[in-house]
Amino acid sequence: MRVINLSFRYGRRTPWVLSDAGFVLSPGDVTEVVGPNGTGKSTLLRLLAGLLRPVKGTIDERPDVVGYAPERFPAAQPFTVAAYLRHMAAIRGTDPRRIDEWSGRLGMDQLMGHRLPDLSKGSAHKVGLAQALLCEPGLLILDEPFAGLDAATRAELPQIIGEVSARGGIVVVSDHQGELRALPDLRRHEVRDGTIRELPRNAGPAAGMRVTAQNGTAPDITPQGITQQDDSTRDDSTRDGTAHGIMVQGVAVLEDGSPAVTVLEVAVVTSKAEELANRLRAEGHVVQIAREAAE
Ligand SMILES: Nc1ncnc2c1ncn2[C@@H]1O[C@H](COP(=O)(O)OP(=O)(O)OP(=O)(O)O)[C@@H](O)[C@H]1O
Repeated sequence: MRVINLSFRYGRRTPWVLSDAGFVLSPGDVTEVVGPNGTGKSTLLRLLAGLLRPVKGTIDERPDVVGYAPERFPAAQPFTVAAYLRHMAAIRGTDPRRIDEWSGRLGMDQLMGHRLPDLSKGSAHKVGLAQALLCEPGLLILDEPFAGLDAATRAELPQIIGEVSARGGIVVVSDHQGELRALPDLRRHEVRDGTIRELPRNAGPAAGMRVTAQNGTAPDITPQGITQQDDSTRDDSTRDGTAHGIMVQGVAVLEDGSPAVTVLEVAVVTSKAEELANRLRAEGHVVQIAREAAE
């Protein structure tokens, strides 16, 4: 599937969400779409699914059968779970016996007689997953699929995604919680400032020296001041092209609510550590060379 010069905005007078973005996904690829809140991850997923049409550019060679599970399943529909899934199976031309298979696998058997509007958020989310998986998708798109899921289904989902990939399906997942990081060959695409770029596959920091940089002159960072813990790592590149890993350890927030201090832990190859530390100091950051990682 080829995304070519993709640009999108919701209205003529609204800002571009995506601008001239492009990438290619091959059969069997699983990619995690990452990026800051509100940058356009869900928009990209809806474009890939064909639910939104690009304003400019094209998405070529989209697999014929697309399964899409939205971040929030629209539960305000006058059906029971069973009737809804039978209806979806009929629309997609899927053998209705597959409903029982997915109901069992996603732990939904006891929900089948319930009305959609009566479901809890987590249960409604499972119905959204089931309808996306029913049709054996060649392209499976999951928007925050782990949110609100019970532990058993959370554990099952990477396996399900692996199976779709193993039979040649493309899987695109936005996942704040990083639950797929253990999947081998997981690709990662970052949506940021209207562009999409692929992050290096091997997101773990390389052996070398760690540098902790603290930006700004805000008051002390206390544990209470840290409002957001995000242990996700991402690879980045220094301006000279040396790969290093960055871990956001916490964002302290001032009394007026504005994020003022970000603590980053950066892993760089040992030979580049001093140079990077000096450059960050020159830019006004507080830098501490913390420790050498094990080789
Ligand atoms: N239906 C819509 N109409 C107009 N603007 C929208 C619509 N949906 C999203 N937007 C805007 O498009 C931008 C991208 O939103 P989107 O939901 O795609 O981001 P996101 O990265 O998925 O966010 P989050 O991480 O919070 O889920 C935001 O500025 C949002 O306000």
